[in-house]
Amino acid sequence: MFYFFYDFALYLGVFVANLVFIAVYVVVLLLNHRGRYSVARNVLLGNACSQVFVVSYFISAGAGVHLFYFTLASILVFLFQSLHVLKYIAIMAMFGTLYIIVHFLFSQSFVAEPVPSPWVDIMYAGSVSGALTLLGVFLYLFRKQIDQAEDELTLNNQYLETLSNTDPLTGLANRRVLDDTLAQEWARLVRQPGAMSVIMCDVDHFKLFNDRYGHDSGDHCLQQIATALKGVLSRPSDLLARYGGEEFALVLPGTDEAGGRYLGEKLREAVERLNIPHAKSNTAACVTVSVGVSGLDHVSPDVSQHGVDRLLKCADQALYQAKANGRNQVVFLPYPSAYTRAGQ
Ligand SMILES: Nc1nc2c(ncn2[C@@H]2O[C@H](COP(=O)(O)OP(=O)(O)OP(=O)(O)O)[C@@H](O)[C@H]2O)c(=O)[nH]1
Repeated sequence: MFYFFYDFALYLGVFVANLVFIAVYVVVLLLNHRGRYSVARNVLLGNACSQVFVVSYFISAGAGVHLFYFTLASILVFLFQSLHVLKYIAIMAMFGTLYIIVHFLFSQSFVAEPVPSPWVDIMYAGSVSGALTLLGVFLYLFRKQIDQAEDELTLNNQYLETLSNTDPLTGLANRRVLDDTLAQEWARLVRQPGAMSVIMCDVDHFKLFNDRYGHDSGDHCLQQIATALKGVLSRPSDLLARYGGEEFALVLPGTDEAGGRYLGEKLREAVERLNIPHAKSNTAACVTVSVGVSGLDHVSPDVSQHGVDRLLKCADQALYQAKANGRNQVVFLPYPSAYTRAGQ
């Protein structure tokens, strides 16, 4: 605008040069629009570098146009994020060198179309503001990109963690989580003595169910049972996991023997209430589960050294007895009395 109103004939050179550079920016936009991103960014950088150089040649470094080299450095960070550190340093050094060359080469007395004071000072102020604003915008966009990448990474990690902890068929926790939870709860109880129960739950005659109704119906049946078992639990600290094929396990911190028995019966009833027909079962007309419960009211120091595996084994033995006794029932076996406070 200055060239146009001040003395258009005098500044024709810089005016035409700027027009050419603007035309190249339009080409950059077109290339970008056509998906030729790499060519577009190279042309953009080349054009911007040349424009700063040529404009400074016409109107002198006093106008501060070469300050835009610093802005170009920030654009470079934004556009070439996977640049090797040595290349990156080399290109930064190139911008620094260009700045120094322009600064010392194009003084007021050596340029083609010098701008008089105070206009050259006004232009300098404009260049400082423009360069700083653009620098800020690009650094902000870069920061935003990093934040976005971090958010995506966190989401992906959460997704992977959920995936590795979840049984895909039922959506329940898997055996890995069960083992970890058992170990954690046991360690906590050793520090802060209290009660704990473990329940094992196995679907009766499930092989016959699969044979009679097909594998898909078997899968659906397991999903329904998982939902029913989940519905019985109300404490956030309770954990229900799929232990194996048609076997489920529960860890119930803070639940004593009586509580374990009570919950075991609730679980059995919940599955029976589903009333899923099982024509091949000689236990009942519908799908049922056998339940083994074990627990202890107090984890004393002498108990703690025997570990939580013993508790799981006890619940498994109780389940075995429930099967042997005719299925569709709950059997309780206490943690071996010699190790509990009651047995001391
Ligand atoms: N549909 C389906 N079946 C499964 C899955 N996991 C295990 N099974 C089946 O569950 C059956 C378990 O059979 P068994 O261990 O003999 O036990 P059962 O037939 O339930 O007999 P009892 O436990 O003695 O009452 C096998 O046929 C497995 O193939 C699963 O994810 N989906």
